[in-house]
Amino acid sequence: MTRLSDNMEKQAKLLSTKLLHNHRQVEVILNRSVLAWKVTEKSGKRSSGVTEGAHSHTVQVFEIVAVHKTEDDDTQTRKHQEKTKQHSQLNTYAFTVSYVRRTRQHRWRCSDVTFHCASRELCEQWIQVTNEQLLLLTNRPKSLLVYINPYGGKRRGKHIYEQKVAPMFRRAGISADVIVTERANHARDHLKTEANLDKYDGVVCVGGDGMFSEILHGLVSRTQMDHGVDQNQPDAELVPCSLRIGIIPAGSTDCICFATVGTNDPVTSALHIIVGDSQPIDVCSVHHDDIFLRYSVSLLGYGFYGDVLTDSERNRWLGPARYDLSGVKTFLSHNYYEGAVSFLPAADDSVGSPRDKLQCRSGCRICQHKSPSKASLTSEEEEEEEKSEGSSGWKVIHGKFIAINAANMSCACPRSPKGLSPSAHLADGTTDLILVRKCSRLDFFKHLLRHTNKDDQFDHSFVEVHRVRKFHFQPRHREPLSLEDLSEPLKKKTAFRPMCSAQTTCSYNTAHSSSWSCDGEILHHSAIQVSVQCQLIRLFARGIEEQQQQQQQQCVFEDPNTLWTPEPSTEMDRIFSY
Ligand SMILES: Nc1ncnc2c1ncn2[C@@H]1O[C@H](COP(=O)(O)OP(=O)(O)OP(=O)(O)O)[C@@H](O)[C@H]1O
Ligand SMILES: CCCCCCCCCCCCC/C=C/[C@@H](O)[C@H](CO)NC(=O)CCCCC
Ligand SMILES: [Ca+2]
Repeated sequence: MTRLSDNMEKQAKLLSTKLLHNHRQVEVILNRSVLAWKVTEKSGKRSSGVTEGAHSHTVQVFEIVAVHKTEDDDTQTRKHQEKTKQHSQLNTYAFTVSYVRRTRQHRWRCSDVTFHCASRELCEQWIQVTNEQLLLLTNRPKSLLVYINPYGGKRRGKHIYEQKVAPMFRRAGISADVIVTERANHARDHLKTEANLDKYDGVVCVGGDGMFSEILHGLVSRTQMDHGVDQNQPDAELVPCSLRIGIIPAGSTDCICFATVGTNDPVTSALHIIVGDSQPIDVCSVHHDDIFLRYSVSLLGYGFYGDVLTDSERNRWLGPARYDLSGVKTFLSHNYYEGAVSFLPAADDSVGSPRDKLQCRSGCRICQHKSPSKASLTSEEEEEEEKSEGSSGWKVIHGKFIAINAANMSCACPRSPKGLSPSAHLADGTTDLILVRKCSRLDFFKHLLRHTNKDDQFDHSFVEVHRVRKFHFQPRHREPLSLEDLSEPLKKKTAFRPMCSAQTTCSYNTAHSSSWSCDGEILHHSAIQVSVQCQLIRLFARGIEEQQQQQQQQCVFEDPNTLWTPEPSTEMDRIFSY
């Protein structure tokens, strides 16, 4: 017996009525978990009255967007009234349920189904009881703070929000305060110091990965300030953010949206926000000595990706195509960089390995066993952590590298559908450290090409990959320091320090050092210390759904009690027979 069957037997029907839908009589039932309907009327064309499966439908209550009275001037209703004269007493009272429908490639759409009732009272009862069930879904946001970058990607952020997203929020009864940004870092600064966050259930950004990064920095910094945590301490235990973040993709790469939802489609993202999905995400904190530099959730890339980003900034006017041009230029220049990478491998076996081909998907078992707080690690995990830190489980690799990449999530995006590290996890407290050593141009090309097809990009003698909790990078050549580039605390620190010391080589040669790309922002230091903060934030997402999950209407990440895979025909039998 499936878990759904168990659920169904425990759950009484809240409503069960014969109504009209698409000129046919249907039996409609609502219980705490599903709204279901099936045709009960004999059709002239069919020999048997009821066809199981093909004519029955189930919608999970937690995927209902809204229910409302169907307006009298609704075209569908009028057409329906003209056609179904034999049911004239049923025509005037109708209600429409809007719900999530899955389409191709992880895209969701909002579909409507309209039912016609015999009386006003029955119609109102359906609307009221369905709304009561929706009100029980306390994970749904009611009030959102929305930031729109009008210049991100192809500059369509405002249009996308107004045309596609705002009407859906209105339909779902969500109120939104909208701020169209007027400058870079407007959203970050507003969140950090001004916004009254008590008013909201979530923050939404309309833009690309750069805009998401602003929201991330604003919200994480604000949370640490509110709790008196010093972000400059690399070992500080950061406080997880209570507000979830929604991403309406309208940027150039949209990697974070793509890797957490499976598509960069604004309507799909809006629906994940409306149904109140929740996906915890690891955040890497990046420090230079004891100075906080930035947070990263997707890619920290030195060498190849750092150089692509640096070059692409000069061609912002080209829009998303700037990455293609800079990608080709950087590939042709074929630079490599010397340095030492030290890292703390993830010690416990429960995190798997970057080459185990176990992809992080909705309800991922590896991520579900982790938690944002160290306090809730199991005693074995705690022992492992202490052992590895205490006995200095750190490893050091010196070498010449074309690229050093830390993928905290798969980094899947339209350019690379499986991403830089296809098996990286969204919320396991680790990042996949990929070292690409100096090799021929042809070999590097083969490696890059494998990001676009099914072949294993790690299966090269010059590539190694490690799942780590922390890592440091020290370039062989000392990096130049320009005081203009530095933050205030760092200027003070640097002012008392010799620019050249006996141990370091001060000769600056552009060919000797690259920059880090940190989620698409350039860092001004090559020597960095990185630490993964497990599940520091949560997104309005549920991870990428498996094909099977998509077909069978799977459940949310947060509630393991609803993690079941229904068997469609059995499910319908039980719903209607109970
Ligand atoms: N009003 C504004 N004017 C100028 N820049 C802005 C404004 N609002 C936000 N920004 C900045 O624009 C940058 C790019 O934004 P966004 O990520 O939305 O688009 P993008 O084209 O995808 O860029 P990226 O490739 O960096 O992700 C962000 O770093 C953000 O700080
Ligand atoms: C032979 C052809 C081979 C082509 C190989 C393509 C491989 C593409 C991998 C793309 C990985 C993107 C990782 C995402 C990084 C984001 O945090 C960041 C911010 O948006 N984007 C970039 O830095 C922009 C980075 C753009 C890189 C091109
Ligand atoms: Ca991770």
